[in-house]
Amino acid sequence: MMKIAPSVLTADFARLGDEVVAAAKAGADYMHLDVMDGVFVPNMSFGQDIIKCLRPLTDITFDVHLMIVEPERYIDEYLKAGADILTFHYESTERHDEIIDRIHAAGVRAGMVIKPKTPVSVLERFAEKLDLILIMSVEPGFGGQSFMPESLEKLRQARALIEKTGREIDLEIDGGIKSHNIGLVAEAGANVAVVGSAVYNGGDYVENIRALRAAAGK
Ligand SMILES: O=C(CO)[C@H](O)[C@H](O)COP(=O)(O)O
Repeated sequence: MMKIAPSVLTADFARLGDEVVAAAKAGADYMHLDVMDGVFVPNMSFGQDIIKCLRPLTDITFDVHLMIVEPERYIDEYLKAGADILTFHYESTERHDEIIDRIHAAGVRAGMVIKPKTPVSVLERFAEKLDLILIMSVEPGFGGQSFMPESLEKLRQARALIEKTGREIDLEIDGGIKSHNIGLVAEAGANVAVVGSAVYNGGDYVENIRALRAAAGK
């Protein structure tokens, strides 16, 4: 069953709490919270204090995606703020093992994400310890971009890597996911789809999520 993780990046930030609760009530599996620092990516969003305020509003799994430099400086803040899954970029640090271990020591699931130009092979050394692998299918920074079709081969490679470990690791895809391509990413091995515009940009959230699941075909 494909999990749907709405990205709040395209939600109405003036009503952020309501938007998160609405997506959770509409049947979302995870809430994807995009943290951007204006340095690792050319955009800024929000930080740990906003996540801390959102946390009491819903029990939904908070899937926090850090797009920040030196995540090792801030992960304790995000763990305290209520992340259930904390994902950092392979490209953003040299201290991968230490970060994964610190996330696990807090009882939180650890994820690693790669940008479109980073090969899946960099994940091989960490797969045994990861709970989630995130493949970016757009350059990180902005919602509303077009899906990069070369991500499908990366999903297939990442799925093969996950199978080799014999462990249950979420394989998440993020960027440009809509009803017309969610079936393709499901076929290529993704089991979690991050969806911004196709959930939040118009229409009814229940219907948007239902349509995405139906189009995923599993
Ligand atoms: O991480 C992101 C961008 O860095 C967003 O989560 C992603 O782009 C989702 O938005 P959309 O579905 O509109 O592409």
